[in-house]
Amino acid sequence: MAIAYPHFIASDKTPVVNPPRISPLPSPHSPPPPPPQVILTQDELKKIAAYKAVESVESGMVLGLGTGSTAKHAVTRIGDLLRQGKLTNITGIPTSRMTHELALSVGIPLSDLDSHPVVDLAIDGADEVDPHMNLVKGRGGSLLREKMIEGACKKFIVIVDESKLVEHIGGSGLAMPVEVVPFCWKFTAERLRLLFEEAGCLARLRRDGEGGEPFVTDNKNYIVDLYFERDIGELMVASDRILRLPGVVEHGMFLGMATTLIVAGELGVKVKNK
Ligand SMILES: O=C(CO)[C@H](O)[C@H](O)COP(=O)(O)O
Repeated sequence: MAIAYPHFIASDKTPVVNPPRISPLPSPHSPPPPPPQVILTQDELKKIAAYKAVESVESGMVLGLGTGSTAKHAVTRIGDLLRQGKLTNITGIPTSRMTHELALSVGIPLSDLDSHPVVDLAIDGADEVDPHMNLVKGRGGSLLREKMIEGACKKFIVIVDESKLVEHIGGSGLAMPVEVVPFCWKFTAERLRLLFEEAGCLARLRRDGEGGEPFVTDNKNYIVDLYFERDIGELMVASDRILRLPGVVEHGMFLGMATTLIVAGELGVKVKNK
């Protein structure tokens, strides 16, 4: 069931969202006013999902820190709670260089998988989420580190606004990222396209702006974005076929990895557990 947003709550657990406007007193003859409409921006929805996820963080945890505009809210919230002394002894494992910088700036002590091979909890956003909690990630370019860290977690909470929900992942017409080595990337991109020819696949190298230099990941690789006109079929089969191609490092399908999904939408926040 959805939990509706309170209009004005200032607690440690819930962000303040759209306080109600004060309107003139109604005349005794006028009909009762409709309930106030709360219109939240997409970023406010991301923040609500992120804050809800941070309620699961406990002192002493090793945390996977996600990347992107949704995960950013979770990282800054954890930093706030550390500063207030409400969380202690947190170790963060960042999923990108960008998150590394952000986490340091908000005072989260950091480590890595070499020192902490088991992660208690990761919180991260996603680009697409299907009804089985399979994900597409990596439109922000951090899919390899995200998959390594989130694959080492006991619990992985995915935080999204409702625009990310899809019936079939890969079917939204948006990019399905694949990280490839730079060596002969055109050859690898063409082999990826041929793998999914029947699905009307287009394979495009990601660049820094239209016609710019290739986008380079934190691991010094490139990203080939796949676009499909039709369904790609069984996701595990598609995953195996991609991973078997020499030159491919990792892809952005995160299948069966999420343990909890938090979705913030206009009607409230929904939490779904596996
Ligand atoms: O996978 C990711 C980065 O590699 C992000 O989690 C994903 O792109 C969602 O980003 P945002 O929260 O900005 O919508």
